[in-house]
Amino acid sequence: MAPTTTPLLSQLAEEISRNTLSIVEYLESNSLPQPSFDSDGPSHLIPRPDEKLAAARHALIEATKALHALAVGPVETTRLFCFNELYLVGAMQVLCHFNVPQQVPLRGEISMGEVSARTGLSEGLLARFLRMAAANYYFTEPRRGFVAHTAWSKTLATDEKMRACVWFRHIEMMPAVVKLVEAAERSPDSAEPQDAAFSLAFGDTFFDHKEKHPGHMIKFGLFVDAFASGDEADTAESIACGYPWEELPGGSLVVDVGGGIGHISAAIARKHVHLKFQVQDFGHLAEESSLLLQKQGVSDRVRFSPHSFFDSQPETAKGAAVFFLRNIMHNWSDLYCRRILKPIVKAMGPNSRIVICDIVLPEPGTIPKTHEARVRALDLTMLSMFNAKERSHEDFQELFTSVDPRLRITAVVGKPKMGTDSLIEARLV
Ligand SMILES: C[S@@+](CC[C@H](N)C(=O)[O-])C[C@H]1O[C@@H](n2cnc3c(N)ncnc32)[C@H](O)[C@@H]1O
Repeated sequence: MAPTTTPLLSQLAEEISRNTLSIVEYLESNSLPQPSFDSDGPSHLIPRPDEKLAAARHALIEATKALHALAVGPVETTRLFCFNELYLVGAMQVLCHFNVPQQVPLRGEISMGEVSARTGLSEGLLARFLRMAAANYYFTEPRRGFVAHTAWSKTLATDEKMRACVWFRHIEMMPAVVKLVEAAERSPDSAEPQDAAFSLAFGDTFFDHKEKHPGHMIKFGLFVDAFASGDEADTAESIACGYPWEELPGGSLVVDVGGGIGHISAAIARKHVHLKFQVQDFGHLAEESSLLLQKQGVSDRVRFSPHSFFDSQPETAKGAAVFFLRNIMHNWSDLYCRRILKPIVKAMGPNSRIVICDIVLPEPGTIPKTHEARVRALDLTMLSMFNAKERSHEDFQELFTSVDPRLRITAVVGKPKMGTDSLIEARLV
């Protein structure tokens, strides 16, 4: 008799049922609210889940994604490819542009006519965009012609960072994604940011475009903040705890290369009071950096130093214990990464190390699909924006070897201490 195997659909349904039960029981036993679409529903399924619960939630997401794909089927999936998502992005962009989320009361309902009058968006269009959003859990129409919040749309009403996420996908990335074919035809494998899809769409490289549109830079900053503080967070806190900073001798200098206004250095400095920091970035960030460092009470140990990372390291940074680069390498092709790393290697002393905070790409197909989709999307974001990329362990080692054959990866800190990003330590050995 042929062996009986449980159909995949049933296996997935069983997995969904088992993990759902664990989560429901946890919420009940901790008197936490059960998830709901209501406007007063919780904004996160489980606030700060422990490792076991996080695993149950991930398994649930993974199994529901697979079950959904099987239920829709191959032809139907392709026939309706991104049909919903495309117009959802459009609808959300219009609704956010006209400040619709902020006009809907956090509790109760309001007529669409009233929202139209307050926002200047025609009532007919408002209704069409709202109904598209409502079909995707953003807003609800409790009775015809009236609108109320769900827990989903409420995030847009109460948090400008959430609105910046909608703005970034639509205004910045959509035009760039449309140019990917042209970029692949015109200059495949180009290492130059000016050949990237973003530059083709906007006529300027990403950072040049930002400099000319300060308003976009502010929204981009809000988006980055929101993106970096999700469930897979690589917060300043996780970086401050993830690396053995405490093992560095007292008075050691950490150079935060391309460190922005120094928020990561400040977080590490607060936790590790025996360390000093030099934050290097463009001079126009000096004032904002000084305000932040004072506010955080670390300005005696964290100094901002205007410096381009393509230039030789200043004398004050030579022999530093750590050259730290967070989310720098993934913005640049190997050609430019070599130009960034060479002056650092020249400035390293016998005990110096480089610590990079970036994604380490997994081997294809070795992690759950939802995680893999996220890191592949990040990789393609880097391609679209800069002609840059995320790198695997092997890619990092090859890059280091091409800069100096002595530069070896000596440690990698990944999950569970870190989220999507890892800390990659390299030394001259
Ligand atoms: C993605 S942000 C990362 C900032 C910071 N490391 C963090 O993790 O928040 C990239 C940073 O590189 C800086 N940058 C770009 N080109 C640079 C250059 N040539 N020299 C120094 N910094 C540069 C930008 O100003 C920006 O602060």
